[in-house]
Amino acid sequence: MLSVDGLTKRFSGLVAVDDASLAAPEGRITGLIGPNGAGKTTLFAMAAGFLTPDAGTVTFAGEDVTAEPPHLRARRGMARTFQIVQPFAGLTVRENIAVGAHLHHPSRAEAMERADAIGKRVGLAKDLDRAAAGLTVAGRKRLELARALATQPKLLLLDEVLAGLNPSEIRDILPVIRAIRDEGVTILMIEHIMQAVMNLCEHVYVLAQGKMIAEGPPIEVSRDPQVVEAYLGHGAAARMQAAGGADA
Ligand SMILES: Nc1ncnc2c1ncn2[C@@H]1O[C@H](COP(=O)(O)OP(=O)(O)OP(=O)(O)O)[C@@H](O)[C@H]1O
Repeated sequence: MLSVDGLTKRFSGLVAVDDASLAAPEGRITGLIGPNGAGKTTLFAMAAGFLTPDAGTVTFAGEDVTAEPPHLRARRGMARTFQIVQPFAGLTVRENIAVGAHLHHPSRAEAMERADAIGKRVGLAKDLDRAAAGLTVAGRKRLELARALATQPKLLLLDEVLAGLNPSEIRDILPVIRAIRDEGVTILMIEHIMQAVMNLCEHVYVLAQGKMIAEGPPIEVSRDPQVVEAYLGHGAAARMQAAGGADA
C-alpha cells in the first residue's frame, strides 16, 4: 500500500532521516519504532507530504506521490494522526469528526451522519454531543482516530496514539485499532509502548539516528543485538524483552 525508498531529510547540518526504506503492505499493521530523535516523525511527515524529502521516493497504492501535497494524498486515501492532539475546541465531538468526513461528504447532514457512525466505531457514542475540549486524554486519542477515519482512509499513519494512556486505557483501545485493520484499513504506526507493538504489529522497522537498522517480526527484532544497542540507556531493550514474553 505504502512504500518509501531511500528517503533522506536534512535539517541544516543534521541528517534526520538517512536513506531509509520501508513498506506497509495492504491489510497489515506495520510498526515503526526507535529511540527518541531517531527520525520517525520526520519519516512520517515525508510519507504524508508535510515535508519534502531531499532524496528518495514515496509510493502509495502503486503511484509515485513524492511531489504531491498532503491534501492530494488525503484524497487518495492517506490519513495521519498527530502526536499532539488538537481538537477544534469550540466544536462538539461529532462536529470534530465531521470535519474529516467533509473530504468525501460535502453536505453537512451527510458528514454529521458519517461522524455518528465513526464515533460509535471508536467508542465515543456517548460523547458525541460533548464539547471536544472536555474529553479526557483517552477520549482525545479516540477522537484523533475518528477524525482520521472520517476521511475514509486506505492507509492510516498513527503517530503514538497510545502515548499518555494508562494500561487499562491501552487495553481498551487495542481492539479498536485491530478492528480498523480488520475492516481493510492498512496501518503504519509509530509507537513507543512495546507491549502494544508486540500485540498489534506483524512486522516492525527500527530507525536509529535516521537509519533503518532492523526489520522483522517484533519478537525477532527485539532480540536483535543492534536494536538492543540502539536502545541502551533508554531502558527500552528490557521493556521489549518483557513485552515479548507477555501473552499476546
Ligand atoms: N523542523 C526541524 N528542524 C530541525 N531539526 C529537526 C526538525 N524536525 C526534527 N528535527 C530533528 O531531527 C531529528 C529527528 O526528529 P524526529 O522528531 O523525526 O524523531 P522521532 O524519532 O520522531 O523522535 P520522538 O520519538 O522523540 O518523537 C531530531 O534530532 C530532531 O531534533
